[in-house]
Amino acid sequence: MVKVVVCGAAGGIGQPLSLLLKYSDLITHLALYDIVNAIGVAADLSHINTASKVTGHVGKDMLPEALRGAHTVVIPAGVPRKPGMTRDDLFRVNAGIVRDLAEACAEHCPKAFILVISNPVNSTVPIVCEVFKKANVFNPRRIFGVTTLDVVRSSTFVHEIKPQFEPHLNRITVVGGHSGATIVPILSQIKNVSFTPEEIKTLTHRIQYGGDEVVKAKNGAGSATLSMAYAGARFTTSLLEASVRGKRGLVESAYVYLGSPGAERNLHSTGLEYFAQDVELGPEGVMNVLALSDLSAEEEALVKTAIGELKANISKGVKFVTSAPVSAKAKL
Ligand SMILES: NC(=O)C1=CN([C@@H]2O[C@H](COP(=O)(O)OP(=O)(O)OC[C@H]3O[C@@H](n4cnc5c(N)ncnc54)[C@H](O)[C@@H]3O)[C@@H](O)[C@H]2O)C=CC1
Ligand SMILES: O=C([O-])CC(=O)C(=O)O
Repeated sequence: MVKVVVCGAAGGIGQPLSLLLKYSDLITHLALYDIVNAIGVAADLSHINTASKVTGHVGKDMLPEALRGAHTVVIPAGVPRKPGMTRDDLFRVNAGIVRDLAEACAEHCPKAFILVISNPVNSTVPIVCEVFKKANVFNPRRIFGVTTLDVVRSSTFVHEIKPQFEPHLNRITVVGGHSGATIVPILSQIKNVSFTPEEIKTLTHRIQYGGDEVVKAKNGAGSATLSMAYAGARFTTSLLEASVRGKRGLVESAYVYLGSPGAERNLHSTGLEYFAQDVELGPEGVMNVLALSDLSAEEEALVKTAIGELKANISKGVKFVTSAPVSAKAKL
């Protein structure tokens, strides 16, 4: 029995993501949760003749039954950007949404893999981890910020200017975080492709601000949904292949908790507790965080800039949970 729950399943990402997950023969039960419309989306998907059962759950009262027995919970719940906004501008609304969902996960499915899509990922992942720490159920190997879209974009954009680069066969390492300057593509390590300094500059900027391209083109109607659904399904499938089927050698980038600064798993000595890096997936989630080495001087400088911004994003997420007044529920 492999139950995957999508929280925010009726949304722009949630619907196509749920559709793609309905194709997976690794999932036996797809539970769709949202504060609106999830029953209808589930009824619609349930007519597709693939193996999984689909159930819909709407509103807080139905959240426990949606989460109980979950193997994996994917969270694209929350508001998207409009033109002129940064991802950090979403914190005001999305931090509370993600915290509440994390509290429910910590209570009803503490051992599930948690895949956070809701922005700002740089802060929402620390929020989930702090909630799990508070509930004494924290396992850093099982909580991921989904940064796959940055990798997907990187390979598409590189292919556009270097057609010999096969986007389906080659993955590009992207490290740091998931917003603007915190997104650091490691283009120097792409094999058999060379770039001029100008190409590197243009590509790096396009990858860092790829999300803005979509926000601008959608002109007020939200941000990337379809490409994100593809990226989210790819990451979920890799994790299921590794954890359910025991497939070895699967590597994806993800924004993960690295442990206390200086700890053994903090391989790049960024001094940060969270950083997006290539991770090898295994039965327990993060099996290995792959070391970063031989960066170009330009990439080292980009990482340095990313660290400054990430520090602030991480501390904002951590404080949101640790400095919160005791909730009315907890006082009772
Ligand atoms: N990690 C990444 O690479 C990416 C992240 N995103 C982020 O994903 C999030 C969702 O984006 P869209 O799907 O376009 O937004 P959307 O507004 O279309 O959908 C969000 C869904 O979340 C639901 N929701 C709101 N509060 C909820 C709660 N408390 N519990 C459960 N569901 C709740 C809404 O009802 C809605 O159906 C945004 O924060 C966006 O910035 C978007 C693209 C890429
Ligand atoms: O740009 C946004 O707000 C949505 C997002 O995270 C992306 O497309 O990478």
